[in-house]
Amino acid sequence: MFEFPVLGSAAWLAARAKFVFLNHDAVDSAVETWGHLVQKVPSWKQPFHYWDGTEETARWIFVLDVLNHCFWPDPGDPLWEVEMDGTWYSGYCGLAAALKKAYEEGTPLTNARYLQSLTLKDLEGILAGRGRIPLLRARLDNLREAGRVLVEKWRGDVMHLIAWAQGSACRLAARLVEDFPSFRDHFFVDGQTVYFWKRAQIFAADLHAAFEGQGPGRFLDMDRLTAFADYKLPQVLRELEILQYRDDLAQQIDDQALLASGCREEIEIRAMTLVAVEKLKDAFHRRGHRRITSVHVDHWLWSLGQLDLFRRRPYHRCRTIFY
Ligand SMILES: Nc1nc2c(c(CN[C@H]3C=C[C@H](O)[C@@H]3O)cn2[C@@H]2O[C@H](COP(=O)(O)O)[C@@H](O)[C@H]2O)c(=O)[nH]1
Repeated sequence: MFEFPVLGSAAWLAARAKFVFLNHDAVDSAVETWGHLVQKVPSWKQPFHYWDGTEETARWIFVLDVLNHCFWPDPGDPLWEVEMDGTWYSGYCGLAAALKKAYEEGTPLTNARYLQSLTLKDLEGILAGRGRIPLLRARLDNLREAGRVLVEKWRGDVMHLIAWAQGSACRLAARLVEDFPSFRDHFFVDGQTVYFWKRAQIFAADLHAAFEGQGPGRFLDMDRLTAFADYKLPQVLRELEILQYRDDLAQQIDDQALLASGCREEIEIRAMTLVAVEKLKDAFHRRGHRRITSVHVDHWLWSLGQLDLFRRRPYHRCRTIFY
């Protein structure tokens, strides 16, 4: 069995957390109150997702997940938004809409050689909208890196990497981290490595959702993936009173103060998020929903996070290319 280090490392840190606490009593009531909204498979069929049923969609999803991070503006700056067919989209949906529009207008996003030599001007055009997407320079570097590595190691086509994974989402995620530096979402704390691999794991989950478990989305170990440690899940888990922050951290977050990427507080928030999802999954299983996976719980929480009720207090702010 392929060793997947994410959850074990998160549990190790959670057991010695100083800034973040898990309130076990709130887990069951969260499932009781909101569990009915959990879906088996998140539908890919949204207006902002590209879908043509072919391998091109898999290549498009790879570009999406190279860029799938950190959409919120600096205080005082306007939210980055993209218009498509008369609707304005922000955040993740804005990114997907921008990439769908560009691809359908003929920008060869799925061509690794194009990505390798992408210019800042090209990317500004692709991501044009209201406001500016943060970390534009880093996004350019990550796309160029992705193109270069695909050309050097995978004959210019991410489909060869997907085939190499032989139906294992864990192997796919681990190889993405090995080959593509921008996916190396792990941190050293007290001499140990704590892994999250959020964009690497969400790539497998997005393929699985888009292709409904078939073809490029056919993975036999989806139940071994963890949740995706982003900034929305902790926000929802805090409103559900499952995650609790030490007072000084809570104040920083409520003041929208920036946390340094890789600081102890940030790593504890992300690690406790993964552990909390496992506790929620166990609660679903205790209620007889035995097929619920961490990815299902993740999507359930992320969807709750789109409701105003779960946006009462801000999510933690960390400028990062990882989530
Ligand atoms: N944990 C988790 N994090 C997720 C997603 C998704 C979208 N997944 C969809 C794709 C296929 C399925 O249909 C899923 O519904 C984006 N993100 C993260 O959220 C943040 C963006 O938030 P906002 O600024 O409000 O758009 C940012 O860190 C982004 O990386 C998820 O599913 N789980």
